[in-house]
Amino acid sequence: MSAIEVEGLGATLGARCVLDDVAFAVPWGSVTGFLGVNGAGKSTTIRAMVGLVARHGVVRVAGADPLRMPNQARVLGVAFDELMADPQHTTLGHLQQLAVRAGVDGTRANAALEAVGLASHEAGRGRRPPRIAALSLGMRKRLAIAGALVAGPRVLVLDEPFDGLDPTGRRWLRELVREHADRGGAVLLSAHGLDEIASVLDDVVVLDAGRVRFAGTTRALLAPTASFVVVRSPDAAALRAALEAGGASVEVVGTGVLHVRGSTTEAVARVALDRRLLVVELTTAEQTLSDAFVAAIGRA
Ligand SMILES: Nc1ncnc2c1ncn2[C@@H]1O[C@H](COP(=O)(O)OP(=O)(O)OP(=O)(O)O)[C@@H](O)[C@H]1O
Repeated sequence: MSAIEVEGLGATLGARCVLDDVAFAVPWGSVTGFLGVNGAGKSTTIRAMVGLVARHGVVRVAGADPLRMPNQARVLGVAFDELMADPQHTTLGHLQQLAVRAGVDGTRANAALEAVGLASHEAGRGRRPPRIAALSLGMRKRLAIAGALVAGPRVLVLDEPFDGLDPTGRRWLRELVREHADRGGAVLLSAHGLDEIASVLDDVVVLDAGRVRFAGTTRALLAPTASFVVVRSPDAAALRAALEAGGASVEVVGTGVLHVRGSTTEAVARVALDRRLLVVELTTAEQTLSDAFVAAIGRA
């Protein structure tokens, strides 16, 4: 049994079919990236999972439909793309309310506030704690994450949690999701800054126009064109022709810079030597997650 299992998920908003036969799984111990261009349907999928959008199909989290869980927040913690909170509440008051609603001790709210780095913010403003209305974008994101954590669930679903976080916050969040999965939990994480999160992703689901284009390991997504040769030469046009004549696939990426697939640095060096073409840089590079994502959805 996976932590999250989605099968044949469909949703219609207005007259439009927004999700069509969406299927994927998030294994226990995995941080799974939920990737897609704007409007692909990531937020709708997450909302449909917990019943905020009407859906058909199967959703199981830790073996049960979230809609049938007596205390959903203890099993599945969700941080939506927008903070759903009363702007007049304090951060602590909001979390206490979520804790009580989930049937856990209200003191967990303090721990959750501490965990996301907002405790000093709550305490440090003198007599009157700040209202949610006064929080910055990054602080709202931190509070949404605290809301997901407050009842101690094993499964986290975070919708664009990096949005608005500062560089230290981004590093903190990468570590938080990695540690959560490494302790035996599971995380589904939507994000647009793909290369920044690539190192923490075990698995990837790529959604495009409401359909899953790829679901599998990050390694498998990156595999087809995993590494390539980068060569810089003032004789790039002649070198390109010689490499292509030898069967390599060559992409011109800038003045005098070629990306060569289907070859090696040594083979490229030999072609250049044979033709007496000058090479000023020769190295290999790994395909990035954003390159692989663009390839998976078939458009730039
Ligand atoms: N309330 C609504 N009524 C009608 N259509 C909607 C509604 N909410 C979203 N949509 C449409 O559903 C599609 C999927 O939107 P969704 O917000 O799920 O995409 P997303 O992948 O999360 O995008 P982003 O990366 O921009 O957050 C879009 O075409 C959007 O216009």
